[in-house]
Amino acid sequence: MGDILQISGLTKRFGGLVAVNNVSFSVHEGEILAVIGPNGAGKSTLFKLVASFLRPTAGEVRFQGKRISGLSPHVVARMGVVRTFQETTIFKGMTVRDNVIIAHQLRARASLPGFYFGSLTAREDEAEFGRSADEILELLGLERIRDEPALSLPHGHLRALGMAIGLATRPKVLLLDEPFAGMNHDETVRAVDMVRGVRNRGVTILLVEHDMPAVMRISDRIVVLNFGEKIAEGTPTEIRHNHKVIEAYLGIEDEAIGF
Ligand SMILES: Nc1ncnc2c1ncn2[C@@H]1O[C@H](COP(=O)(O)OP(=O)(O)OP(=O)(O)O)[C@@H](O)[C@H]1O
Repeated sequence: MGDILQISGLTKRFGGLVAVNNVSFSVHEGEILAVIGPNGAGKSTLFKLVASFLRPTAGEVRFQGKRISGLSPHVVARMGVVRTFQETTIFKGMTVRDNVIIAHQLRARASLPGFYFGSLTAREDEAEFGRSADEILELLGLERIRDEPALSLPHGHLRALGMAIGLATRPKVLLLDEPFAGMNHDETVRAVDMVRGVRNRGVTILLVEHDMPAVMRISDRIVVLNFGEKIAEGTPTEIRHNHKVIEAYLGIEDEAIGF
């Protein structure tokens, strides 16, 4: 399979601090790739650079061969590289289903006023969005709570709704920022299945995560950062036995790492 994202020489400085230092790797179409590393290694910064929430100091990100670094995040999202939405972008007063329907606007043909004032295109869009929303809710196991207000959802469901909102925009690459954080074992198992289900629909997944057992189970490949630099790249088995990686995590409790 080809490369959907190419990250080349990516560097980000904050004053004197180099948060991401000359990092290069590719993401293959259809894979689940995790970026891991100890606290402060530069994972979040790398993510923001890929989604174009930050401009690199040097280097670039290419999506399907086109440079996306320097474009605004909403343009990059429209092209198909979408970061999962934080809980704050969920409309708490609206139902789960309506939140997903509204998220379809990002790729709507009709203008937003048209959507509300009932043009033909908008009505067609609205019907299609409803069908698509139901399909996404089913994929993520949220169909039973589709008419509940987002306000009343527990943490795990809110996270799944964030993913549903991301999916509504028909991404080609979905960037998941710590998708398993704060979840118990059963919730993590369900969320891992959910992410696999999304990938099986043809969406490439790039994720940042601290939960090592989950990362080891879900990833096709892993990129490891330490002090802003890429120190390893490979399959979960290769990463588990990589000396540089073991050294980088030295001193951290074994259970926390999960190797
Ligand atoms: N906007 C910013 N201004 C200045 N320094 C920053 C900024 N964002 C991040 N940093 C610094 O860059 C380094 C990398 O941070 P980053 O958040 O990318 O690491 P991380 O691997 O995601 O960490 P964690 O696992 O703790 O979330 C850290 O030293 C951090 O303090």
